[in-house]
Amino acid sequence: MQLSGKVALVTGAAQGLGKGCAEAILERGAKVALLDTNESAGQETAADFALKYGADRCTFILCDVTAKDQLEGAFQKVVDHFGGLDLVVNNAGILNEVQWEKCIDVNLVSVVRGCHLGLRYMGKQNGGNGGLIINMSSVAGLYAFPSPVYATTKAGVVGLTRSLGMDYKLGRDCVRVNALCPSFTTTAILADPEVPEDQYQHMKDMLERGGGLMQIPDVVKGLAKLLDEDDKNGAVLEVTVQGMKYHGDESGPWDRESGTHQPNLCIA
Ligand SMILES: NC(=O)C1=CN([C@@H]2O[C@H](COP(=O)(O)OP(=O)(O)OC[C@H]3O[C@@H](n4cnc5c(N)ncnc54)[C@H](O)[C@@H]3O)[C@@H](O)[C@H]2O)C=CC1
Ligand SMILES: CCCCCC(=O)/C=C/C=C\C/C=C\C/C=C\CCCC(=O)O
Repeated sequence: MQLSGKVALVTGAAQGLGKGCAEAILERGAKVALLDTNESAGQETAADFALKYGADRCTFILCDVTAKDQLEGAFQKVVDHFGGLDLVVNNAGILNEVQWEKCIDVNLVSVVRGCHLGLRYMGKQNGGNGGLIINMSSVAGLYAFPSPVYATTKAGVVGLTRSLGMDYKLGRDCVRVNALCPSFTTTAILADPEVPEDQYQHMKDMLERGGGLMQIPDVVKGLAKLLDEDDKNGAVLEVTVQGMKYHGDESGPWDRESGTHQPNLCIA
């Protein structure tokens, strides 16, 4: 996707992976709205980006993605402020197995809503110009992970992305939907997870066996791949220290006999 002059909305963009993604999008010439509940970090990030990329290219919007009115209001603010919308990165997420309902609300319910809003504002059948949605899932959405509710939310994001990416949706709306699945990356989410000690020890063991931690720029390379590859729709990209790979190339039962694979129709 050519991003010069385009408009992006990134949730959970005050810090961590959301901030890294937002900066990569700014570097490619787009304008970016940063949504987050962390007002001080969000304002600081926006001020930093304004200095580097121009005050007219970045804005912070205080928004709790789990509050329906706030998320809907934020999408409208972005369109009012920048005059359109071309790219949505549904990134905000938490790991909290104690407050597990909240974990589902932030990581899955809000991503569903963010996709619906992306389709509403960018979908051609609604008067938009088409666009791209990138959902932040996790390797935990692809393989067993010792925090089951977190893993469920991330697997849900994978299913949502694949299904929204089906041809019929793209044909109507010209909005492609893809997902990024990183492994452990150095951000604040690792610092103090609300998980029982045995789950934490299991994670540390997985981290060691998997080759260790990634850094934010490693994950941003995955985002860049999804931004560059205009033929991808409903795609799920794993990003780990071992490299990147797409998931989901297996045919479903409906295509198995013919050996054909439903091609993605990419016209966005
Ligand atoms: N760091 C890691 O190892 C991995 C992280 N992820 C995912 O990446 C995404 C970003 O996480 P990180 O940058 O690692 O963590 P982080 O904790 O540094 O950043 C998360 C951001 O989301 C914001 N946020 C949380 N709840 C929110 C809400 N209700 N409304 C709006 N903003 C909210 C936080 O204020 C924070 O700025 C999450 O979806 C996470 O699940 C996926 C795979 C690996
Ligand atoms: C294998 C799946 C990886 C997916 C990771 C993910 O999506 C989110 C993880 C969030 C929190 C995990 C918490 C702790 C991890 C364990 C150890 C971290 C050690 C950090 C360090 O600096 O050594």
